[in-house]
Amino acid sequence: MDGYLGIIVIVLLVALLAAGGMFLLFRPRDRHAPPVPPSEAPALREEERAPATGVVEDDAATTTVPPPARPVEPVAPAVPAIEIPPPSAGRLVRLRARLARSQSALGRGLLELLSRDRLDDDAWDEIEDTLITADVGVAPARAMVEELRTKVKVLGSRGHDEVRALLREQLLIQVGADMDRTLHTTPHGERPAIVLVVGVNGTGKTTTTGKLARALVGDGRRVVLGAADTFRAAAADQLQTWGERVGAEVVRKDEGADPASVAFDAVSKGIEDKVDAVIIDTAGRLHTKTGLMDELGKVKRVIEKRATVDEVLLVLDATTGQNGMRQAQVFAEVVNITGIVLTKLDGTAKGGIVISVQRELGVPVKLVGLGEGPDDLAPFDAEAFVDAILGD
Ligand SMILES: Nc1nc2c(ncn2[C@@H]2O[C@H](COP(=O)(O)OP(=O)(O)OP(=O)(O)O)[C@@H](O)[C@H]2O)c(=O)[nH]1
Repeated sequence: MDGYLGIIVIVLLVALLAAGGMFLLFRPRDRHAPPVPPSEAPALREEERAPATGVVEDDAATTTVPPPARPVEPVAPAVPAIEIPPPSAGRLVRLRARLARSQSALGRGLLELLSRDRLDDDAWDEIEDTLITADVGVAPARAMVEELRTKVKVLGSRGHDEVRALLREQLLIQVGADMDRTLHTTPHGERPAIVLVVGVNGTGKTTTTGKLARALVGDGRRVVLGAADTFRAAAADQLQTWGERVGAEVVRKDEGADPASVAFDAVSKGIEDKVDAVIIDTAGRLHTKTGLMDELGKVKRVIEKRATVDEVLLVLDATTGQNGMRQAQVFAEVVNITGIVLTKLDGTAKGGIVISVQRELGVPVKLVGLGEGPDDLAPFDAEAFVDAILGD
């Protein structure tokens, strides 16, 4: 009996142990146990170390998940940087080398002729021809030769220095060292100064208007530009670019618009904004004198309803010589020119045009263009000009 009982107890114990084992094996999962990390987790960490540029490597170990998105910032439209041009003072001295390059042949030729041992009639004729070839004009060339002949007679010696001093003196007389070349660009109280730029297209009129605006801005002035050359849309675009570069407002209208209305609006804008000067570029491509007279006359009359025109600058291309002079005379008959801008003086040896144009038109050269660079416009200075011709 005891034997049977022992066997039953053992069987029961084994059964209990087996049931416990089964329970441990198949019990329900604990909901609070930490989750098993998903198999992708290590790869994601790899991604996090990847460069933010999102460059995807070929290596199979590197997944191609795009870089984390960055907040989108609004893109501001590109605003051109405003330039601060150099002041206008002393520019001709800065540009003297350029002037000397184009004009020194004239000075050298004259100095050589005047230093000859024998100054006979032929030599004086040659001197006169040299002056005429340099566009000095026949009458001024003759006057100069007469003066030089008289002066040479009383000159003790004709060494380089004496001859140079004599020639310098005569050239300064002809160029007009004492002429008033003031550019009237200072405002009248709260009213801006008004500058009208006239001349044949292609002479450098629009370029000069832009360069002048830069020079004035360089001198600390505020400027409004008027694109009254409405014949060519490109002229207004060109002016706009000049204005934008120095922060000057440009008043313009569509191609073919009435130039007088553009001029009027530009002047009104200048008054409203209390700027120092308004510079107006006008059209020059007019076939008849009557047409030119009508248009420029109207522009001027309309401006004068709001302000006074302080300067009428005639732009003349120095390389066109006598032909340019004839065109200049037409403008002079139509409007009251107060100053001449001689452009492209860097491209011609005929600097004598300064003398002839002033004589023909009776107005001073106030500005000279000496290159295509934005700051290659300089106030004219007779002494610097003559010294550039004669060299050191
Ligand atoms: N070398 C040199 N070139 C100049 C000078 N002034 C102007 N130019 C050039 O002359 C060309 C004509 O200039 P513009 O200003 O377009 O002439 P424009 O008279 O206004 O002619 P439109 O624009 O048709 O009205 C341009 O290529 C200028 O860069 C100068 O002093 N020297």
